[in-house]
Amino acid sequence: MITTTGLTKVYASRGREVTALDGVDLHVREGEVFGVIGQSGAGKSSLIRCVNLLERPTSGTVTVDGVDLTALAGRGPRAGKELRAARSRIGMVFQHFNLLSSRTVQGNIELPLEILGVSGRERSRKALELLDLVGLADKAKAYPGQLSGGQKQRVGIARALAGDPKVLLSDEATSALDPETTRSILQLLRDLNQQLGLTVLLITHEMDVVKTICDSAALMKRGRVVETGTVAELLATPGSELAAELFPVTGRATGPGGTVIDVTFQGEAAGRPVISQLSRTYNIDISILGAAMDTVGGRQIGRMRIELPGPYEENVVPIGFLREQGLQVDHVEYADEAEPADAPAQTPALVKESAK
Ligand SMILES: Nc1ncnc2c1ncn2[C@@H]1O[C@H](COP(=O)(O)OP(=O)(O)OP(=O)(O)O)[C@@H](O)[C@H]1O
Repeated sequence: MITTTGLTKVYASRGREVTALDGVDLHVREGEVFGVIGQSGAGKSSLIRCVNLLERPTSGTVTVDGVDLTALAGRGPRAGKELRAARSRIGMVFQHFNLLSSRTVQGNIELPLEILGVSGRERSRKALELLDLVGLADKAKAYPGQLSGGQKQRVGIARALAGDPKVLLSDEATSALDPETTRSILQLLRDLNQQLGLTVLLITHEMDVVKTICDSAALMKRGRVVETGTVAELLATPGSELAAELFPVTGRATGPGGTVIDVTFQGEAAGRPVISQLSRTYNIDISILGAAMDTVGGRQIGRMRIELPGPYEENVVPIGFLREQGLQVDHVEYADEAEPADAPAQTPALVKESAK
């Protein structure tokens, strides 16, 4: 639904150039909620603004629903009209809502329809229908100043949906909201995604947002996408930074000489008694150092850090057994193998099995 290829954005600022996007390739599938996460300055805002051509990319292409927006942008006045039409099919939700304080809630939602030349009667019908959809049917005549932050964002979402978009872009939509309101807005976005088949591309600096509603995610650093995939793929990628942050598991080795592994259970594998099977099959004692179950992107996931007796080389067969059960296994090596209890719990290096 959304594809960017080699997307680059260079700003000229006070005589020097700032590369905000450095060749971003993004692929967002139809009907998914895709989260782009990164620290301040990573280029998230530039990316989302380039996707709907609020900002013109320096180079690269942006295709939304089969239309190459970058090609439309470059071609004279007629193309300008086409670009506006294509843009009206992309809804945008902002961190600070961007509502007009002088207009009622209904008037705010009708604004994009006015610009599209929709008749008064139809505008009103559509606005009231959208207000109902976002749970604010009784606020049509209220002014933004009379609403809570969460209600304002619901109005912002209703307005974004006025042009019947297939794509919704969300620029830190919940960053200005408290945790409970954040949850309700994320739930609304998830409901709209499912009810309307809406594709959602959101940017955020909060891992919880990704964890709560995203099917797929990308991690941005210094203008580049450094990791991307579905949540399931990321969790199955050894050493994935996103996976470790989405689903941290901690726990220290009981002493030197053992093998510490992180085992990730997803889907059907989450329900099987694999650890007791492992223990019985190989007659080994297993220490559970840490464990957590959670729902990530709507999927039940479990992660467990366990210790097997003896060095890694002696545990190749039991580890192979776990992998045969469809489990993800990451070998955890501590910075100082001789004194694992002193190693920081959060920062053991995960060793890719392929490198072994
Ligand atoms: N209009 C601009 N002119 C010059 N430099 C800019 C402009 N907009 C962004 N930048 C620079 O581009 C880089 C990426 O900024 P961007 O706002 O896209 O990052 P971000 O990940 O969204 O950060 P934040 O979460 O703080 O908004 C930063 O170094 C920023 O200073």
